Order: sequence, then structure tokens, then C-alpha cells
Amino acid sequence: MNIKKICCIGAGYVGGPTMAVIAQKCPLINVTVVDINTDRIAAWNSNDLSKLPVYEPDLDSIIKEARGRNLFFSTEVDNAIDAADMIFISVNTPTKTYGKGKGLAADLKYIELCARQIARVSRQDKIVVEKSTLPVRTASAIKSILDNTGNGVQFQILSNPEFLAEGTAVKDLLEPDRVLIGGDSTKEGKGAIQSLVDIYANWVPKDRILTTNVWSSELSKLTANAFLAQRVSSINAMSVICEKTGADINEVSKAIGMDSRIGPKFLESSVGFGGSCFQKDILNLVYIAKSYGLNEVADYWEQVILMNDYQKNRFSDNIVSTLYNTVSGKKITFLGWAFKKDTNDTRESAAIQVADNLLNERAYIEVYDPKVTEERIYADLEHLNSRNPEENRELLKIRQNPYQASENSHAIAVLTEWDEFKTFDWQKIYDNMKKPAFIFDGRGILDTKTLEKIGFICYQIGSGTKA
Ligand SMILES: NC(=O)C1=CN([C@@H]2O[C@H](COP(=O)(O)OP(=O)(O)OC[C@H]3O[C@@H](n4cnc5c(N)ncnc54)[C@H](O)[C@@H]3O)[C@@H](O)[C@H]2O)C=CC1
Ligand SMILES: O=C(O)[C@H]1O[C@H](OP(=O)(O)OP(=O)(O)OC[C@H]2O[C@@H](n3ccc(=O)[nH]c3=O)[C@H](O)[C@@H]2O)[C@H](O)[C@@H](O)[C@@H]1O
Repeated sequence: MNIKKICCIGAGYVGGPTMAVIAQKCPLINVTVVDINTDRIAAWNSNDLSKLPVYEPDLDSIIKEARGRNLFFSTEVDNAIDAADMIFISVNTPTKTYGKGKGLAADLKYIELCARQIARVSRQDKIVVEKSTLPVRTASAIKSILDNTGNGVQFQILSNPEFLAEGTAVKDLLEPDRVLIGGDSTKEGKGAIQSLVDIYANWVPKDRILTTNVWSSELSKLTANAFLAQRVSSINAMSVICEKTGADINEVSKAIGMDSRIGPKFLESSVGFGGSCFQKDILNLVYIAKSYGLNEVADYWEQVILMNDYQKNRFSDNIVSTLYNTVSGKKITFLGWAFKKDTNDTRESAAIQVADNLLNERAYIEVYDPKVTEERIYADLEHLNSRNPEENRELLKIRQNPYQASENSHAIAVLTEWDEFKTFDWQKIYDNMKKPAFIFDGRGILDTKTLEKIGFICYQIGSGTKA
């Protein structure tokens, strides 16, 4: 099928950037991104490009080029589905918070609603593409809904998981390591796969477009995220041993990363991984393994999450014990709230858990993050339900610059690796802090030698405190 019109359901961190790049690279295809969230769609349509709902380097210029030409953002979901030859489902698939599989399984209610809506609205044959991350074999559920509740039109289901990382979404989309497309081996299935291959082939080299069966594609996405998260937990586990033994995690990372079988990437020790997907996808994998009675496999992957929780908690524990076993009434400055640099996304950010632990110890926190909004930070805390919203607002304040956030502070905690933190006037920060002035660098980004010369007492993940 020669695709002329695409609809993408879900204008989030994946739907927005992914469709923007498809629209930019395929000017002859009309791409409409729809969402039920009217505020989000309004923000995507904003003339002020700094107000786009997703912050990603270079995304604004792509939106500027394609929006209004062949890229549209709309809340008219039915119309866009009806008009499209190909529909991407890019809605959220969070961890279930109720019923069977609570706390582990992926909640597929949004996916099912999409499938039912597509079935109800469609009046001609369509290709439906799973872009969301889904448990293996979800495509069969989508197919069953489409075939049983539709108007007799034919649907082909493809799995096309997204591998972009936030903060580098545009680069990852323009130069992907690979594009994965899973589909049926029937004639119609192969035709659908080819239609999607043809779209990506507009900018992705053919040898990077991989086609597989649907189940392999669905499972490869969960596997990739599990392996990546496991690498972070592995290096974080070693960071604790480094702190006990005098080894330095950066030196260890470098030494092992030079082994071409291990490779140098994704070996940065941190206060713990965050983001909307690693934890959710591993929990989902754990649930799938358990549902097949594979308890050893489930335990193996669960350990990656337990290690990550440990890393976050030990960071806050260390702050408390270093500050003479009490932070009650002491001011602690948080540099960063986002789960990684170059994004405004805070989902599952380590900062949230660390803040909650310190607030439980009655610390007073002031946060500076260059991209995260005040409402987002309070919403993250409220979501935990640890104390009432007024208390959160009393105990934690958001500041627009690091100097204000660190005035009269007992300690600074680096939670996100924003580049700008390296260029602050650290002497000025030191001068205005309580003494001794502590820095807890949860990202290993600061030059501790220079800071120690100024007078700071520095702790760095994986190398410990040098007083
Ligand atoms: N965030 C990321 O970096 C990545 C996410 N993924 C996966 O992609 C999927 C989407 O993730 P995000 O974009 O981060 O989620 P998101 O939460 O940012 O966006 C999802 C959007 O779908 C909309 N939506 C939900 N149900 C809808 C419906 N019935 N009709 C219309 N709109 C609807 C929501 O209003 C929301 O705006 C998830 O399965 C995730 O695991 C995959 C790779 C990367
Ligand atoms: O499915 C998803 O949502 C995406 O999840 C991750 O992308 P993302 O979570 O956006 O960002 P990462 O760069 O993977 O970082 C995840 C977390 O791990 C942390 N991390 C990463 C690398 C590292 O060496 N150390 C480390 O602590 C980051 O700071 C961050 O908190 C994957 O990298 C993407 O391929 C995938 O598409």
C-alpha cells in the first residue's frame, strides 16, 4: 500500500517527536497526531515553540518546518483515524495500579480503547502499527478486537517499537541504530511490512531496517530496555564496592568499557535510573515470566529494580549520615529534578525518591532545574502520597537560579547531569552556604578537586567522600 495519510494516536514523548521526523522526511505523506488531552494538543500547536509540551534539542526547528505543511496536531481523533491508511498507536502503557498484576503488569486499557475506536470508525482497510511498548503477544488481542468489533474492513497489525531515548530523541530518530518492524508472514502481512519499510527508507539505510515476526519485535523492545537498565544497575552495584574499597568507578568503567565485548556506553554510575520505561518494562517482563511459571527468570530481572531502589535510598541515607545523622530543619539544595539531562520529563526520576526520603527526615529542600516546571515537581511529590500537598509546598521550594537555591544551604545534591551545573560560579555558591559546605554529586559530573580547593566537602557516587 502506498501510504498517503498517517494518523498517530498519542501526542506524547514518543508520538510527537516520532511523527515530526516522519513528516519532515516524507513531505508527501500527511501526518496527523491526535490526543484526547486538549492542553497537550494546544501546546503542540503553540506559536511560541518554547511552549511545546516535550522539550528535546532540535525538535522545535523540525516542528517549525513541518507543522501546517504535512504535520498536524488535533483532538479530532475519529476524523484522523477515518482518513488514515496507517495508524500508529503511541499511547501510554503504564504499570497496572489495580486488580490482577497490580504493580507489575502493563495496563493495556488505553491500547484497547484505541483498538475499539479504530474498529468503530474505520470504513476502509488499514495498517495498525503498535508504537507503544507492549507485552509480547498484545498484537493478537488488538487483532481480535479489530476483527470482532470492526465494520468488516481488513486490518494488518505491525509491531514497530520505538528505541529513542529522551534528551536525544531527534538524533535517535534521524540516525537510529536500527528500526524494527514485526509483522505476519502472510502475503498481506508482508505487504504491510513493506509499506512501513518504504516510509523509513526515506532516511534510514536499508540495512538498518530489520523485519521479524510480531512476537520477536514486541519482545525485543522489552529485552533491550531490560539489558540497558541491567547495565546501569550493574555499574551502580560496583559503585558501592568502589566506595568501600578505594577503587574509583570512573576508572573501573573505563577499564571494562575498553573491552570491545562490553563496550564503553551506558556505564555511568548514578543515583539510579529513572524515566517512564525502564522500571515499567522490567516489571512487565517480570510479570510475563511469572505468568509462565518462570520464577527464577522473574527474580533475575526483578533484582535490577531492587538494586536501583537501593542506589536511590543509599544516596539519601548517606546525606543524612554525613550531615551528622540529622537533616531535620536543614536546607538541602537539589540541582536537577529531571530523570536525565536535556529533557523536562521527570517520570520515575531518582530525585523524587531522594526528596521524599529527606522530607521524611524533615529536611527543607530548594530545587533548581533548568527545564522542569514548579507544578510538575509538586505533582510528582503529591503522587507519592507521603504527606499532604500543603506540607510538600512548605518543605520544598522551587527556585529560578542555583545561587538563590543554595543560599544558606547545608548541602547540595546533584540529581541530574545538566551540563550547566559544571559552569556555575562555585566560589559564589560556597561563600553563601553554611559551613562545612557539602556536595553530594549523584551524577559524577563535578570537578571535585577544584571544589575541594574552594573548601567544599565532596561525595561522589562511586568514589565516596574525600574530606
Ligand atoms: N518516553 C519514551 O522515551 C519512550 C516511550 N516508549 C513507549 O511509548 C509509549 C508512549 O510513551 P510516551 O509517549 O512517553 O507517553 P505519554 O504519556 O507522553 O503520551 C501518551 C499520550 O497518549 C494519549 N492517549 C492515551 N489514550 C488515548 C486515546 N484513547 N486517544 C488519544 N490519545 C490518548 C495521552 O493523553 C498522552 O498524551 C509507551 O508505551 C512507552 O512505553 C517507547 C520508547 C521511548
Ligand atoms: O523505552 C524507552 O522509554 C526508552 O528508554 C531508554 O531511554 P530513556 O529512558 O529516555 O533514557 P536513557 O538514556 O536510557 O536513561 C535512562 C536512565 O538511566 C540513567 N543512566 C543511563 C545511562 C548510564 O550510563 N547511567 C545512568 O544512570 C539515566 O540518567 C536515566 O535516568 C532507552 O535508552 C531507550 O532506548 C528506550 O526507547
